[in-house]
Amino acid sequence: MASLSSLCSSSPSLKPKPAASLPKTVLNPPFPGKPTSLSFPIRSSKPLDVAAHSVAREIAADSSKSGGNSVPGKPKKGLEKDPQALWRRYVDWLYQHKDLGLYLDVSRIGFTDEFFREMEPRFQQSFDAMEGLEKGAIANPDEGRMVGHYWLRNSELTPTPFLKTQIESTLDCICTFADEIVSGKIKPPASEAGRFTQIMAVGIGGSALGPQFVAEALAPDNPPLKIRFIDNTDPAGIDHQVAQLGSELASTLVIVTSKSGGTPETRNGLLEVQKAFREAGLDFAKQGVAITQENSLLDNTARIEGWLARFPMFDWVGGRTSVMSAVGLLPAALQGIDIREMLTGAALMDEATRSRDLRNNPAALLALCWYWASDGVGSKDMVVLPYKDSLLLFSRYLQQLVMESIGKEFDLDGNRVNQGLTVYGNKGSTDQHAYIQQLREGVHNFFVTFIEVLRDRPPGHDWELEPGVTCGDYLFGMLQGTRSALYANDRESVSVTVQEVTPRSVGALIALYERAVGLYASLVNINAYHQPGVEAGKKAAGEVLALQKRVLAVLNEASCKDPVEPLTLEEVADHCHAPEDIEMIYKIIAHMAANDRALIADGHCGSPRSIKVYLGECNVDALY
Ligand SMILES: O=P(O)(O)OC[C@H]1O[C@](O)(CO)[C@@H](O)[C@@H]1O
Repeated sequence: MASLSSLCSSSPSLKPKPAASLPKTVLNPPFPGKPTSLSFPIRSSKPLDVAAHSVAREIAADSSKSGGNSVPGKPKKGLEKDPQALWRRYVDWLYQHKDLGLYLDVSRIGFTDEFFREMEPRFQQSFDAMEGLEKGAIANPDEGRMVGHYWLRNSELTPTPFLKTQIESTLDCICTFADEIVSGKIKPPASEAGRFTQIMAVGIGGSALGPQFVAEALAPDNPPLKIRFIDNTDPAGIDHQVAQLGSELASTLVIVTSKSGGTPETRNGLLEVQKAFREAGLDFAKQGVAITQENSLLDNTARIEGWLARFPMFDWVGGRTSVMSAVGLLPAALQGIDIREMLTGAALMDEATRSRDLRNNPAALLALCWYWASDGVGSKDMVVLPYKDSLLLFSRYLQQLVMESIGKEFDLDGNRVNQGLTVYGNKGSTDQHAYIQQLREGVHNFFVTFIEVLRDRPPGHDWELEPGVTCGDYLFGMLQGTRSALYANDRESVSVTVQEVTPRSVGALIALYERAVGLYASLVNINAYHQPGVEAGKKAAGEVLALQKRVLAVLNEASCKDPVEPLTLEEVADHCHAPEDIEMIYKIIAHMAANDRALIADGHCGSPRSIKVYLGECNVDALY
């Protein structure tokens, strides 16, 4: 594999680089006695949206004072109910992409002509910003980065020939490597199978969600390599994945994906898998593949240990938009998914969503609907309901794409805006028997995105389970029925329709939402391409682990005394010089005690003051 390594990892074109709160629920009454700055009716009778909209307008107006957004022309009336007027609205606004066979119906979002007119010039500014981004502007100013995921599916658009070569050579490497693995030309060294049969993908966030979604949506019933994921630092979860591989560990290709190359969960997953390889007497390096930025910790580890292959992640591709880089393409190709078709679908959608004609730009129409429905401040959640099992993970994928991009404390001018757009959902009609009851009748804090797939089954497989009706007809009926029932109760929805779930349509869906997020972010004036909030949690987690080490040192010292000196929590905290962290110290001790960590806690966990702790053994070496 030396040739692949040199092509993909040591290419001269690969330059090392330097290194929300939940939205307001507008109809919820405040808790009794809880102070609130919002003055709105505690609970209104019908029509519900009148109250919701008037409150939302207050929120929007409020936020515009602090540099936020306003919702022009939002009416204080219910949604259009006249069937003829609604049909006209449907036909007038229906977007169709002929080549992709994709439709977007925004007729069940109640935006007005006035709103559309007033938003139009603002969209022109967003189109300008998007054009700049695609030409290589530093669209992620905080991190000083270009944002280039659109180039991945049309390398002609890259601002330099250098980047074009990077993209194309990586794609060639992916295809060649996948072919050689699938055909058995590259073999696992110690497997009787004679070829790789499984993929263990280790990664988290954008380094897992895209590949997971694509696998669920597109992998054939019997893929050349089956995929499973380790996307957490949950030891039991990791054990479960490894145990399920059993003896097939010997024919497992382990793909470790991390843009930064230093994400702790991913590192832990790698270390756990490497341990499993050691215990099975297998040479991990011969089966390991890294996808990461050049010269990251992961890259250096893979290079030094001589892993089977390394593929680059680019500085200018963010984790949550990396599914069309090696991150998503390599696992997809290994599962026999046509990755060039995925790229084509995305490229076609990119082209369509560059249109400056708002009515004919599906991503802009989506952003318009989001703005209208959530008042440009995330006042309503987006419930994503694909009526197709294979699209189950789309909502999870979109959750990161939308929420990590839009959920920001500050706007680009430094105003505190606490922006966001909450996304959740699973699939229809399954969810109809779970939470759709609340959507229809309960708190009105959402709008729905239906994803409809016209083709029920591959041709030739359908049958009528009752006269004139197939199983798929039921699914169709459930979707349409739910859409109508929700609308009848003033619940707005968008519907996206594709003909089939194919690599092309999945590529198009991903590209559609990527662009919608970019345009929406620009409308609400936030940086969609950084995630400063995540860093705070990561830093705090590091501090907890550092405190745990201090706690252990203090306990070790006390446990090495003769006689052993059990300590109360207050004493541990004092000895750690961290009296303010006593609650965290209690949690650390409770966690260690539950995990057989040679720690003896006398007393009862339910009454922390009674606890006295010491270690079961003294580590003399650690004293010095
Ligand atoms: O690919 P990496 O660097 O391991 O990061 C994983 C994920 O962590 C984040 O940086 C923060 O959660 C995501 O944006 C990213 O997708």
